[in-house]
Amino acid sequence: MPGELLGAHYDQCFGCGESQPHGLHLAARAGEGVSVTAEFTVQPAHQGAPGLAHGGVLVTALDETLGSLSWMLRIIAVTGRLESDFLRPVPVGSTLYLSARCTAVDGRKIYSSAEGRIGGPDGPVAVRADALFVEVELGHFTRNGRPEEIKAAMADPDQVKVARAFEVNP
Ligand SMILES: CCCCCCCC/C=C\CCCCCCCC(=O)SCCNC(=O)CCNC(=O)[C@H](O)C(C)(C)COP(=O)(O)OP(=O)(O)OC[C@H]1O[C@@H](n2cnc3c(N)ncnc32)[C@H](O)[C@@H]1OP(=O)(O)O
Repeated sequence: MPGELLGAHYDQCFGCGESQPHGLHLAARAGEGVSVTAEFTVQPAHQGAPGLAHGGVLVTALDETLGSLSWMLRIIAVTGRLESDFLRPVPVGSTLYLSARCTAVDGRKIYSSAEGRIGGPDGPVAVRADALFVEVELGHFTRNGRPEEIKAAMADPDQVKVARAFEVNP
């Protein structure tokens, strides 16, 4: 339902994982249709230039927000292409109000766009991105991931629950 928290897809994820001490701890919420929102407050550890957010960190926040659209589509997808625009500097301490929406689906290809506003959800756009995500099967991770983490994830009932949630056939 719109406003509902989507939850992390993996607790060690740099973008959304609750147990990842170095992560951005993004918590995405369902929006209307196939869209999501999230907030991210820039910390001193996220600086590039003095007092300003590193562009790569901002792209990570966009990538993660776009990635969480997969929950809404009930598929597993990874980023294939991500094109970003940096329109305004984002100071440390400011909150980025992120929103992402799916614009088209063509077979395994999912097209989506996202933006991050500062000063409030209706503030000026500071960053934006267009993405192509590609749907994959769970085997993408079990074949390519490091055995240690795969084994730990498969032994974790919460992670198995997450994996099953993506396998629901709408
Ligand atoms: C119990 C344990 C289980 C644990 C798991 C728990 C659940 C986890 C849930 C959710 C995880 C989500 C994680 C989100 C994190 C945030 C998002 C990220 O940062 S993801 C990381 C960065 N991305 C990558 O690492 C991708 C690396 N790339 C690849 O693996 C491949 O290149 C891949 C999968 C993207 C495509 O490879 P192909 O062999 O499967 O498919 P092909 O045929 O090449 O592409 C399919 C279609 O897409 C187009 N395409 C692919 N890449 C493109 C690109 N860069 N530009 C334009 N088109 C592209 C192709 O032209 C093709 O199109 P045509 O069907 O022919 O029309």
